[in-house]
Amino acid sequence: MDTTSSYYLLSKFSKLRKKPQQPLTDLTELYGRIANQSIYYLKLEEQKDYHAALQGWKALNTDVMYQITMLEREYPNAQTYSREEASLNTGVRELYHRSLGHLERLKNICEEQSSSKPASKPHVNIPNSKSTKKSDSNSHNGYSSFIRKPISYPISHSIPSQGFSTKMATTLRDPKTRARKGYHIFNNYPKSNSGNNSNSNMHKVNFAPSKPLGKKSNVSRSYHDDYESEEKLPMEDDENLVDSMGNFKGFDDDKIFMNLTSDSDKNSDLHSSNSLDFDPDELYGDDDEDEDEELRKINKHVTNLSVGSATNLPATKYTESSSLSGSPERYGVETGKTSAFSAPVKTQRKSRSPTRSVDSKPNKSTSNLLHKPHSNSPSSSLTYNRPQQVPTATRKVLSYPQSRPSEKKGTPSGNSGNSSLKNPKKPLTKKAAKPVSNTTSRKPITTGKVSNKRPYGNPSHSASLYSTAQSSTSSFSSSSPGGPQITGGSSASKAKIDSSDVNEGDEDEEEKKRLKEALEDEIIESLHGVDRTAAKQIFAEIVVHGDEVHWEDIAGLEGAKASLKEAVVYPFLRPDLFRGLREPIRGMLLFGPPGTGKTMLARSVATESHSTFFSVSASTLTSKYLGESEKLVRALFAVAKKLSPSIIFVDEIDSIMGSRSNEGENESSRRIKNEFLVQWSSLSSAAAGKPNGSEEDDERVLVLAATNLPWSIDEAARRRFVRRQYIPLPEPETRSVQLSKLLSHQKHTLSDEDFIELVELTAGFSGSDITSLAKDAAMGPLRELGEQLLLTPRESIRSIALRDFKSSLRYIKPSVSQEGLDKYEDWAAQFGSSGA
Ligand SMILES: Nc1ncnc2c1ncn2[C@@H]1O[C@H](COP(=O)(O)OP(=O)(O)OP(=O)(O)O)[C@@H](O)[C@H]1O
Repeated sequence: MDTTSSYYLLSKFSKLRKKPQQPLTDLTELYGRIANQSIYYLKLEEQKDYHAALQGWKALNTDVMYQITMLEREYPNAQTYSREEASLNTGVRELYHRSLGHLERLKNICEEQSSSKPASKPHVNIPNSKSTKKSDSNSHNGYSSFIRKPISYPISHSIPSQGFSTKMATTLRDPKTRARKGYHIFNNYPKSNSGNNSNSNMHKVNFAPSKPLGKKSNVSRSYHDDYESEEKLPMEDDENLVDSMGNFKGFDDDKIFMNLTSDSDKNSDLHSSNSLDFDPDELYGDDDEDEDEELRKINKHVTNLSVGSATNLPATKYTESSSLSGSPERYGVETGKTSAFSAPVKTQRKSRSPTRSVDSKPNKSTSNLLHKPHSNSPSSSLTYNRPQQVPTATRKVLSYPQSRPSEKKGTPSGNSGNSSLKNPKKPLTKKAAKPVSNTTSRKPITTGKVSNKRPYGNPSHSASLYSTAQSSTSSFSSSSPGGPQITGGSSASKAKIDSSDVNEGDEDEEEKKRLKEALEDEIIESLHGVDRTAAKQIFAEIVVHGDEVHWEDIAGLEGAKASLKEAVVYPFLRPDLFRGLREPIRGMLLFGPPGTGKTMLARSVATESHSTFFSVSASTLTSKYLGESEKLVRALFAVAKKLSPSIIFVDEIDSIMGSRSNEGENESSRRIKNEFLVQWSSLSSAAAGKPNGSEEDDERVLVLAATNLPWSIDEAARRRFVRRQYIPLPEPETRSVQLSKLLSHQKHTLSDEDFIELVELTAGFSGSDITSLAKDAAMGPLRELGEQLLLTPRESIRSIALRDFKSSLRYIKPSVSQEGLDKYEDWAAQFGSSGA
């Protein structure tokens, strides 16, 4: 590859990678959009227009799920979110989860309606009934609703064809242009429609939302345009316009709404040549190659989702005004976040042309892809089915030969490939990827009918998606060096900037994401009696990906490691040996002073036992909505069982499982605790008395918890922690090992004697104190340089010496007091087992 093209690709790569973190605007916009659309669909429901509302919810869910994915991709570092961003992020997810609930409800209503009116004909004209039928038959094979229930939208009969300009027609007819602009998603239409009748072809593409609705929309006139001329929106600074309920004064909700609902005739304005004469080049300019590329990728992604469009989805401008109608709380939208509805932020960022209304500018990433019809006429939408895409991709990736970390390390290896996965007809078995070939075989699962027990077939794919055990260097690496590495979140940062791999890498990323979502949906679909929304939240917030810790990363603590191996790792790796009386324990507690490596140990257990790791804290389980926390707890255990072997790690368990006698405890935490205890009990198989147990008992889920306050744990919970492992302050040898590990990659002049002296000087330090000390000492040589630091070459900086440690020791002190230690020792003697 010549240097010019390498340079081009490199700069493109860095552009894509180094986008500044500015999620606030996007999150604000997304939040506002979901909120507004939610209100609108709820209104539709109120008006008993269930079908339209259902379509709307479907489209909204698909759109939002996609937007969230894109946001995560664009701003991968969620830890750096500001408070406002983090709360918006949570808000978006909450609204999304609610919308899933609404969707479910509407589905039920519609189903009930259709069953009570069997003779009623569908009001849509489905052009490709064959494919629709096919997708219907797929609806029982366990794919998620996103995959298996493609939304069929009829080809419009109401869009006046004369409204299309020649320019538009040319753009759409030319397959090359379509492909370049990313319109290839519409290739799914039957050939007959794409032939000589250019108008019918155009009917399939509804660009209306992409086009500013402004000029001819009554709604826009009634609200937006009035203010647009002054370049100021009502919510921008005029508080007087908002009443105490958060509603806007001076707007007659019903009138606005009536404008929209009763003016369906006038909506033909929306279909006028102006509104449909949309040329992306005109709007965005033709030179934006990067975004073209982005668009192409986005389309690729969207093609593989079953994209729905809302029959009655309000156009952007309307949604802004619709947010004004009715109190947000009424629809479960938090008023505290109404600022998110405000348009000005959008105005600043998205505006490219001062003459255009930014509000009505399409969101390029989606609006022309998730083509939302603007008309109230149910027929003015399009059909788009691509039900087979995700399953196919799933199978494709699943057929990669597996190489588990255990193979590398010489532990018994499992089946390195699963031919059955290559053939969708063949049963998918979980056994295939077990690290040890088990004498008792698991029941195969056919793709035709999903077993309740293991709907996702091969655990290796779930493991590679969800388990910390699957390292980015091991998963799939044998078959595809630059290829799919499901976990190892930092693969992007690790990747060498090899220009030829850039596009491939990005596509892999998308493929992985899509696969992951598809699998999550499959799993959720197969969980009975579990709240879908809660299960989604578990996947989104609690399942930990990547960031592996291995035994050798932890200095010392040999006793604790041995105990964990016996209690968890071996039983998880050799379930056939650990049955009946030898069944593995379901609860283990790590307790001790802060910073002694409890969390590290838990993570390494998950890595070494190839388990799915669920990291739970009080904050992740607590919801301010009544009953939601219990649903989360139930979903947590259900998903953990499904993805077993699993480790549910609860850090600071005392904050969830505090003593129930505590009078200050509130009702909500009491309910979480009770639900947790109930679910936890359900893990015990009661197989201890049976001769060999059964393979049912192999569903291994361990609750592993850590605490600095073991004495405040509720007694019922304490009983369930069959092992209570004390993790004390590091012994001298452990300190020595840890110090040498920390210095192993640094230039230093410490001799063996120096190490001995240092170990003595750090008596009473915890593991994290030692890490802090070493970090501070490593700064010594740089501190000495003062301002010269900026000019000194790296190799001229002197090595770290004992004196640096000594000077750091002047202000870095042990964090645990002697009295504190005595308390731990006492509790360990009474309830725990020691194991340094
Ligand atoms: N045995 C150890 N080996 C290597 N590093 C250690 C060890 N113990 C502690 N550390 C260091 O201390 C840091 C904190 O460890 P960790 O979070 O596991 O402690 P913890 O016991 O869970 O603390 P807390 O109780 O406060 O949550 C680690 O990131 C690591 O740098």
